[in-house]
Amino acid sequence: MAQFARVSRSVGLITLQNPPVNALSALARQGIVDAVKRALSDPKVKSVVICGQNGIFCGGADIKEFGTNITGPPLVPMIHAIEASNKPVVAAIEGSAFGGGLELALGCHYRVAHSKAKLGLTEVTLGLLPAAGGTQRLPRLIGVPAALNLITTGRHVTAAEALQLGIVDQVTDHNTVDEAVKFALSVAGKSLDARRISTYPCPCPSDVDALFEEVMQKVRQSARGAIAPIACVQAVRAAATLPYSQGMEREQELMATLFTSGQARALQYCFFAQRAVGRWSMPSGARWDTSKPRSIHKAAVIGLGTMGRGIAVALAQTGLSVVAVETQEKQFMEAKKMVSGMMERGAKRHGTAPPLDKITYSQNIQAVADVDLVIEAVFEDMALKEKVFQQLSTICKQGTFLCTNTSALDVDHLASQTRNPELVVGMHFFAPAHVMKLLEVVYGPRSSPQAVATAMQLGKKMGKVSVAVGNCRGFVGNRMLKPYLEQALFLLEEGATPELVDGALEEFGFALGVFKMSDLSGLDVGWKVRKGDGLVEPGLASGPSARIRQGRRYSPLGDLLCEQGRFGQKTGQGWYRY
Ligand SMILES: CC/C=C/CC(=O)SCCNC(=O)CCNC(=O)[C@H](O)C(C)(C)COP(=O)(O)OP(=O)(O)OC[C@H]1O[C@@H](n2cnc3c(N)ncnc32)[C@H](O)[C@@H]1OP(=O)(O)O
Repeated sequence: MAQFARVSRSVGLITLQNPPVNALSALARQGIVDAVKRALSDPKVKSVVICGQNGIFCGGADIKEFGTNITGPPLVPMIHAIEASNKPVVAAIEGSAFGGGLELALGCHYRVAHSKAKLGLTEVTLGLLPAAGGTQRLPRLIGVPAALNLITTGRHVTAAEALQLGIVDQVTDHNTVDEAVKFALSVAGKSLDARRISTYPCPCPSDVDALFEEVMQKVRQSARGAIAPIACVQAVRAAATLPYSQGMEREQELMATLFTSGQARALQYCFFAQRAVGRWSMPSGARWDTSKPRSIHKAAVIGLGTMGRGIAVALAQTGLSVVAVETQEKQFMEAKKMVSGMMERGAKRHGTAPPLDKITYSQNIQAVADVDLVIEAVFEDMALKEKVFQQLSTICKQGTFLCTNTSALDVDHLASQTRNPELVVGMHFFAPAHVMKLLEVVYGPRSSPQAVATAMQLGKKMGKVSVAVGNCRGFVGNRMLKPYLEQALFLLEEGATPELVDGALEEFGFALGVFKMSDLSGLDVGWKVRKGDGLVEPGLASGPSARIRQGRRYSPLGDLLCEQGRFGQKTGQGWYRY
């Protein structure tokens, strides 16, 4: 799992070979240990390069091993042995160096990265902390504030940022391994005293207590119930206040608590589940690996309400040309302003230019004639959507995919309104559509595998986790949401307030409480669905008998709000006042 070769006469080249991401499995670790021993004992080898095969350095520890009886050499002594080596070791970083992969690179004496490489201590996203010395070495290398930022968020940094922070020594546009070999030749025989990060003092601000108190408060606020980010801060604090060996002990202690936690298990389940949904299939036998998507360059959004605006922003941020159509004058003017504002705020956060020129606005549906894909996001009303699909079917060029953002209506019925039902699928986003990562791709019996593959690929390009689901009322997401919303309403009837319920959910870890989320999505959408289901009847809005409908407990509170025109944020009032 790690190959050894001598190149350029005196450089020992160790290549990690564990596809697809060169994860540090037991066999890979054993391979590295053996190859390092070989390099160090070969008198012809004066310096060493460690790289990964197939353009990726290392995706970190093998997550599949977690929760099993882990065998093979442990990571920490393996990395220590590399750092302690008396021959210079250079990491050649292509593709990704994440988690244990970056910790391995930090144990090397030098790091050369390709300009397109991404680096990160991503463990926190799996409910863990960088426990192969990452919490002790990174602050010693780049300082406490920058290390805290990277370790508590798990964010990926580009090679350019890594160079600026001091994580890597050189960035190249050329062949990374060749450059690293040249680098290794140039440092052979040089003293390594100043290159072992574990021996560095940790650069510390004068008031360590105040710094960590402030950071801990911030992390508690943003991490919302997650234990790993807190443990990350505690581990970095150990780096700042204790000698390296004691810091390592603290790192191991904290990791031991996280490693078996329910949060870590859940986040790791989530990691694999998000990848598993990419391997979709349909009852017809069509599959992700046999269905070819078509490239989408220009897309349209019909209807610029809450959802349509978010979808337009998400498409433009992906780099697509977008035609945004809204026929109602007032909504059109308002939407243009809102969409620009959303893009400007997003660009400011990412330090980029807002892609304002990617969107053209129109009040005429004819403007979508030449697009490759349309996402309909008009109000949740079947008659209205039928009309839009009939129009789209005649206006759009041959082969345009017609997608609906409906959250509950029959996608197959909408397909039947068009000349080419095989081009119709649901693309159901969740509010706010430019932020939320979940996307349901809804196929009906007539949707073509290519339409599904194209929507799935477009979703991935937009940074979404796309899930292919069958066509049924509420699909999967809203079927899961229904009992959650119901129970929240019952809590109100039993004496809680919306603030209390939302507060408990947010404390638990939800980004938004259920009532804030409902106000954001718009209360009228659910009202319309409940009316369609025969649950909302005039004269039934109050009194005890009103609380049993269709044989089940029912709360009419949401209906009462809607009767007063309180549809949520968009009307200035919903569960809350805005
Ligand atoms: C002692 C404990 C120490 C822990 C320290 C750690 O190192 S924890 C692990 C830290 N590593 C990460 O967080 C990286 C996770 N991986 C990724 O972010 C991405 O996979 C990638 C490396 C950026 C590659 O992305 P890409 O989009 O190219 O591919 P996929 O994400 O689809 O992955 C391809 C398959 O590889 C599997 N896989 C990825 N990383 C790991 C891993 N670290 N261990 C095991 N398997 C991994 C992934 O599951 C995919 O396979 P599927 O069969 O499709 O699931």
